[in-house]
Amino acid sequence: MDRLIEAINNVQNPSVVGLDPTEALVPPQVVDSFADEVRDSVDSPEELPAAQLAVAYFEFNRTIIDAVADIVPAVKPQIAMYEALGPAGVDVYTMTCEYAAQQGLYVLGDVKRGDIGSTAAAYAHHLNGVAAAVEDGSAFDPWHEDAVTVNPYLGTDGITPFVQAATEADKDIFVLVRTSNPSSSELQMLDLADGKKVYEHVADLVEGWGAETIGEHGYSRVGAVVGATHPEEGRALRARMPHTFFLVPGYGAQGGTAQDVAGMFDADGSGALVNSSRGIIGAWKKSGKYSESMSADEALDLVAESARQAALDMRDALRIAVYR
Ligand SMILES: O=C(O)c1cc(=O)[nH]c(=O)n1[C@@H]1O[C@H](COP(=O)(O)O)[C@@H](O)[C@H]1O
Repeated sequence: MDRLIEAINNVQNPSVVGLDPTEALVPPQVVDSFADEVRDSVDSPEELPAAQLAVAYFEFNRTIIDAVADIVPAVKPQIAMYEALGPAGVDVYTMTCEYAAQQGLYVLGDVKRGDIGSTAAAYAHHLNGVAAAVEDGSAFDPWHEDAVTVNPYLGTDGITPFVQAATEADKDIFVLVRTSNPSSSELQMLDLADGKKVYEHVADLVEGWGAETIGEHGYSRVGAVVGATHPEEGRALRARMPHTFFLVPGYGAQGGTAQDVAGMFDADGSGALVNSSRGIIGAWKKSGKYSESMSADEALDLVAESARQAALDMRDALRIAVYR
């Protein structure tokens, strides 16, 4: 987590831009502008819509990355949005991760994996790459992620392979603890016989899973996902998990505010990274400046300008709430 913390400190901004493109979030003229280019590259006409959207997603992402790379420390591409397009989408996921890393950003791959130990070890290659493929023993890293999100429902043997891979590759994981969604309470708020809630028990496990990997800044490689929509539990978790860095999604589109997340930071204003996806990448739609008559380039300029402004507004709101 040291690299992430240093990246946050460099820009004085504890926020991450979520790269979660959907068809509705990309201006239609941008998608249309790739029709001819893609038509020649697909094997059958049925592949055309997915292939065209995939290319448009990459152009959209690159525009946003270029617009925010100097003001945010990190991006979080959500793999579901790319998998929805099939292999062409997955390619664009990896290209997006690679491009963001080349721009100096910490890349948090939101892949939410979790399985039995042997399968978790295979998923963990997201972090430590494919060592055997390269003769000199160095790993081939096709994913270009600095961290991934992990689901803890399978318990310790589903997590250990990720911690090992993260340690080997000097990377991190973020484990779901108290998620932002409305139904999360169905499981996470249940009472256990010892008086703890389920999410508190998971929190204690996460603090334990990271105990051997604490870095120079006092945080381990094993972070926790804590929703911005749960300010009180987030504040209590901050005290309960002194060595665990938080990824805090749910800001903006899900209703979380800078005030809501303030308690999830430590006394030094560190310890958390707040995500906004739709609030930033969809800001162009709310700008009041979009028109269907714009060219693809004009629409992308608006995407860039609006995303940058939304990221600056989020940064400034967090600075006021957190770095008091
Ligand atoms: O792990 C996550 O990032 C995550 C956990 C959680 O509890 N809630 C949550 O919204 N997320 C992700 O964070 C992003 C939130 O997107 P917006 O609501 O558009 O800002 C999506 O990629 C979600 O999958």
